Amino acid sequence: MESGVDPDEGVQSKQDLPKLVRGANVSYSPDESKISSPRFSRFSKIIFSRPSQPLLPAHIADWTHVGSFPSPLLNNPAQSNLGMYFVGPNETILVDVISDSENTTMSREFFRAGPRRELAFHPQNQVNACIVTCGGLCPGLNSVVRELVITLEQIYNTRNISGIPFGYRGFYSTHLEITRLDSHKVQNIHHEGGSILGSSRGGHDTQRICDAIIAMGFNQIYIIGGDGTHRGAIKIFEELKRREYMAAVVGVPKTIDNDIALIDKSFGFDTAVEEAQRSIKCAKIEAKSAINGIGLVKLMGRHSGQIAMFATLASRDVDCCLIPEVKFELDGKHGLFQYIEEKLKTKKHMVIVVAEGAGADNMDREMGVKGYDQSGNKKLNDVGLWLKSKICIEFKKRNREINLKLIDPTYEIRSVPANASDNLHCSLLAQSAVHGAMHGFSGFCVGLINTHFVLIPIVEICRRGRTTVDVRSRMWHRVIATTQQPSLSAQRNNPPPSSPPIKTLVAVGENCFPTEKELSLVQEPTVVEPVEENGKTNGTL
Ligand SMILES: Nc1ncnc2c1ncn2[C@@H]1O[C@H](COP(=O)(O)OP(=O)(O)O)[C@@H](O)[C@H]1O
Ligand SMILES: O=P(O)(O)OC[C@H]1O[C@](O)(COP(=O)(O)O)[C@@H](O)[C@@H]1O
Ligand SMILES: [Mg+2]
Repeated sequence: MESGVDPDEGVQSKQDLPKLVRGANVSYSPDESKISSPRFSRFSKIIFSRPSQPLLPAHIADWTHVGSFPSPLLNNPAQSNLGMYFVGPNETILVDVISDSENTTMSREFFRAGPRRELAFHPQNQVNACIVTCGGLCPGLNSVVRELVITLEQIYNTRNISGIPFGYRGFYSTHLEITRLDSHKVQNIHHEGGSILGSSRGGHDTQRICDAIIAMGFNQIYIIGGDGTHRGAIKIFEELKRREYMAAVVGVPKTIDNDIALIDKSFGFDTAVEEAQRSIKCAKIEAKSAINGIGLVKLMGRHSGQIAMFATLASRDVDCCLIPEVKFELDGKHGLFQYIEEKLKTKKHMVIVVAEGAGADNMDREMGVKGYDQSGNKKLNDVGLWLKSKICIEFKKRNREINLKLIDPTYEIRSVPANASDNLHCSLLAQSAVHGAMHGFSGFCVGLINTHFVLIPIVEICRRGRTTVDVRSRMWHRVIATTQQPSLSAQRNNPPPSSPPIKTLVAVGENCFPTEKELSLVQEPTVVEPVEENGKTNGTL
């Protein structure tokens, strides 16, 4: 083979790849003479586009004195066998991997997760870790808790691990008991849904949480939760740093709705889609077996229709997928009723999937806003019941027999244990979290980007807000192609605003600690704090 180029593929071999250059946005190929056009070899081009600064998480050495200890993995046989166990200090993962030669852009990059040679904590004598799960349930919470404990105990010989009960309020509520965790206790919990620690909404009191952390001497704080939880986590991180307290604050993003920005997907999402598919299958059977049968399946997703979209694509049995991002009307020649009428005429039955946030504006107009939950999230009217009643009334008016069956598996979907791929995902996230904390990083969360686990400054997650389905994306177009549904609105749907220009994303600063200006960009929902009465908190506890 000609040196460096596979004659069939035109791909440069690894040894000829250029060294990455730091500090510049470089775009070049290693040997232009071997490439037939200036930009392409036969089937590939090699372009490295980098920002000047990868987004480095904060390190506790930035505000307090820390020691330096060798990783116990140095004596681990796996390390000597593989010789490549540790992550290099400069290994990063590029975020923007789709390149368009006409519009060369800079890519953001994050530091790669994994074990590091040097630790900021003496793992055996110094670490006092705690774990908390917040927000709604999601398949895999127990798998993350389990792997955090196992990694802390079995890889790093840490013995002090505590479980905080029922979310943030568990740090300071006197009637909730903090438990000790060890590998024996967590051995089989990944086979169960939910969280052995319990979870809750509301109750974030930064000062009381930080007072409790300091009083109990916790110095590694593992926080598993969604977008709201991470907004809380950044406040804890900021406050502990202000108090010059040595602690690694680490987030593990959880969202069954898959609405956290940047990461490929959240743990639990695959399981949720798999479960949703089962309900769609049942809806299809019900619909097919009745005269003018309609199977209506309500799925989770208050702001983002990801579960509905992926379950629709995976099942391929759906005739109409309604998501919060796409407006729809009921009446008129473009409306849902008309589409149902036509579908029943031609196909004799149909399946409709609706995400819980779809049609929220229509329902709010009719029924008013239901209020807010303890975390400040808007409570939604039940779109399943609303649609069912609207469709039944309409077809009665038309004197047309229909048989509509509503299937609402929302809580079933999130309370099951993680499936195999999510279990693996959870384990790798938890290991990444512990390795990062042991090295001394703080104010970061772990996530999958382009199939690699990375360390993401939490502020990056917070300032980007929630991810929603991009109605201009190829994925949403695939949904339309599968269901064949028309646009159900006479109005054009407003496309979501495009991402901010990449240049502004890399301007966060070296340790990514949020400036006042950046924090002001973080969306703050109104937090409705729970009221404690007679030592008991109202709500779900
Ligand atoms: N802006 C915020 N600041 C501080 N804490 C918050 C904020 N938003 C939510 N939280 C806290 O995070 C926890 C979980 O939030 P929630 O929105 O219910 O779930 P999720 O984290 O899954 O989005 C709650 O205890 C809530 O009080
Ligand atoms: O009944 P709850 O606990 O408010 O949960 C319902 C909500 O939980 C979710 O599954 C996930 O919400 P979070 O990610 O904010 O926890 C939403 O889709 C749903 O609206
Ligand atoms: Mg949320």
